[in-house]
Amino acid sequence: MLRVGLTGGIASGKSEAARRLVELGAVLVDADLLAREVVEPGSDGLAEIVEAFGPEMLTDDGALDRAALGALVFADPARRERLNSIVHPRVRARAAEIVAQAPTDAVVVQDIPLLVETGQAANFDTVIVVDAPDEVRIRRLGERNGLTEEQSRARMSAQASRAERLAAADYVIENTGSLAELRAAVDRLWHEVLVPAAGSGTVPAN
Ligand SMILES: CC(C)(COP(=O)(O)OP(=O)(O)OC[C@H]1O[C@@H](n2cnc3c(N)ncnc32)[C@H](O)[C@@H]1O)[C@@H](O)C(=O)NCCC(=O)NCCS
Ligand SMILES: Nc1ncnc2c1ncn2[C@@H]1O[C@H](COP(=O)(O)OP(=O)(O)OP(=O)(O)O)[C@@H](O)[C@H]1O
Repeated sequence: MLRVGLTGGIASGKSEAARRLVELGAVLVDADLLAREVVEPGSDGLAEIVEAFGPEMLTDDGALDRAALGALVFADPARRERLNSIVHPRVRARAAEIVAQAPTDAVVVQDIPLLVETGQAANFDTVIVVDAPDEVRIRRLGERNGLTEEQSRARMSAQASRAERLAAADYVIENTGSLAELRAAVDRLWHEVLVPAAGSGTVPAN
């Protein structure tokens, strides 16, 4: 098994890169998706969030009000830390279960937005960072999530700097061109690095 950590700042293009890796044959473990699963209605994760942040964090139908919680935690590092301490251990436990079930010859890609921030780089055979300038990410966040520039910057400043992230990278994918160019860059990495490394058990120096 080759264990690949995929990370990048918010809206850098991790999910698009991950989607392509799945098309090529990777097993994907998506931390954002798991972070949603562990706070589904009825979960103990959601109960802990309500205990910590109050019932006003629930929508009328009892689901997590993500916009309300996002407004709280991206404005306040202490609250964000509290939320992370509820969600992250549960995400890691679920991720470990999924990795344990993957075939032994699989390329397992873990898409983890906060891989660098949470000191997980050493857990992977190789770390891929998807990178794009702040202005490009702010534009994408406006288009995709309807976030204002101020909201986008609040989320970006809750994350590692570009330099910190790049320092942890074995490979960097610059995602400043088209989606077709991003996919082509992922294809190259898959064929030239990941598949050979999965076969030989070693990752070449970049
Ligand atoms: C605050 C929440 C409810 C906001 O939900 P929302 O639907 O608006 O955003 P979503 O979950 O889709 O996250 C979008 C992106 O925001 C960034 N982000 C999310 N949580 C965090 C965090 N705690 N710190 C820094 N960046 C974060 C990531 O880049 C992520 O990809 C949600 O992000 C959350 O529960 N966060 C805590 C869990 C977490 O750390 N998730 C990220 C990786 S496990
Ligand atoms: N090269 C590109 N050209 C055009 N649009 C792009 C490109 N790369 C990504 N996007 C778009 O930008 C948005 C953000 O990309 P994506 O969801 O892959 O980022 P992400 O890093 O997974 O974000 P998050 O941290 O929020 O999960 C998406 O709507 C995606 O389709």
